[in-house]
Amino acid sequence: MIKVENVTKEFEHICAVNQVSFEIPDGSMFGLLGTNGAGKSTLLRMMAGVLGCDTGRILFDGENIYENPSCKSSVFYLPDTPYYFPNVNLEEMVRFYRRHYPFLERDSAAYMAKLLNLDMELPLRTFSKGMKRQAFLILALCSGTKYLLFDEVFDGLDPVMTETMKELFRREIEERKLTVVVAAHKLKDLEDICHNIGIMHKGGILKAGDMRERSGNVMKLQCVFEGQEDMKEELEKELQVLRYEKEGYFTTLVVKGDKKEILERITRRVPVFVGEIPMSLEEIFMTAMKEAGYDICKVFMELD
Ligand SMILES: Nc1ncnc2c1ncn2[C@@H]1O[C@H](COP(=O)(O)OP(=O)(O)OP(=O)(O)O)[C@@H](O)[C@H]1O
Repeated sequence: MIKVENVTKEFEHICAVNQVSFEIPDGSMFGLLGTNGAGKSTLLRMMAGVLGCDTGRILFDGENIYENPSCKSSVFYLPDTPYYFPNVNLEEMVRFYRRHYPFLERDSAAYMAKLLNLDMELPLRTFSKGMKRQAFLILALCSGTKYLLFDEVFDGLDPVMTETMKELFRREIEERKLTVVVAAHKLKDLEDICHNIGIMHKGGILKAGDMRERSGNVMKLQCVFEGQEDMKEELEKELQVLRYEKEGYFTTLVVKGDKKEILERITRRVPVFVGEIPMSLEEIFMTAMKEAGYDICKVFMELD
């Protein structure tokens, strides 16, 4: 289990991470989402033990990772743009990484490289962006560590490769209780694989929790009202409507508040149909940002 306890990090006058706490259970994937400059990479670097915390601590199975080599050997960290030596190939990278991760088996890496059509003898510098990402994901998956930390994971991969990698992660998560933390912007890629998410903004965590309960007190509804009337103004008077969209017969609503009360007020209008539908990760993120005062309308208002 990973425990992030009251962690803070300041750079000169910037508070990059501000009193952040959450837990990640074993055998799960945690998506660390957030706006640009929210503090995701800084937090991830602290989780990898590369950077010390100003306050708080980060524990992996009860051990503080900072300046703790034995704890670090159970964690594989992949930064946004991983470093590799100028003329090195995947074969040599495997040998290099084996110094830190003795369970990394050359044969498993070669098997995966063959599966993904990557030539282990060619210098990494000749690989495309997506091929480089594949090479580092092979190293990560074959490292045998219990924990993987990624600053962007599927970035640069084509849709087929993204699904292939997801499937490999799913298997490892299920079979050997691998725990993965991913800092990401592309929320769609994480939708069907993350168990828990944390949304960061300006150094703090706005939301953290289970994907199934992630929408909290926000509800997405699809309704059909008699006579196709536009209910926007009427509903906005009584409910905190965050999104209203009407397409043909269907009205889609994202509403904040007590779920029972929302349904009661909507059924008072005698809809032909009303049903709750799950919110996408993007909608949850946008809603959390709107509540935090960071939304597209405001950005444009500030520009005017
Ligand atoms: N080495 C550093 N020195 C000074 N400030 C830094 C340093 N590293 C990060 N920061 C600042 O800390 C804040 C958080 O940066 P961080 O890179 O963690 O954000 P992020 O969420 O990963 O952003 P992005 O999504 O844009 O990659 C930013 O304001 C950034 O300018």
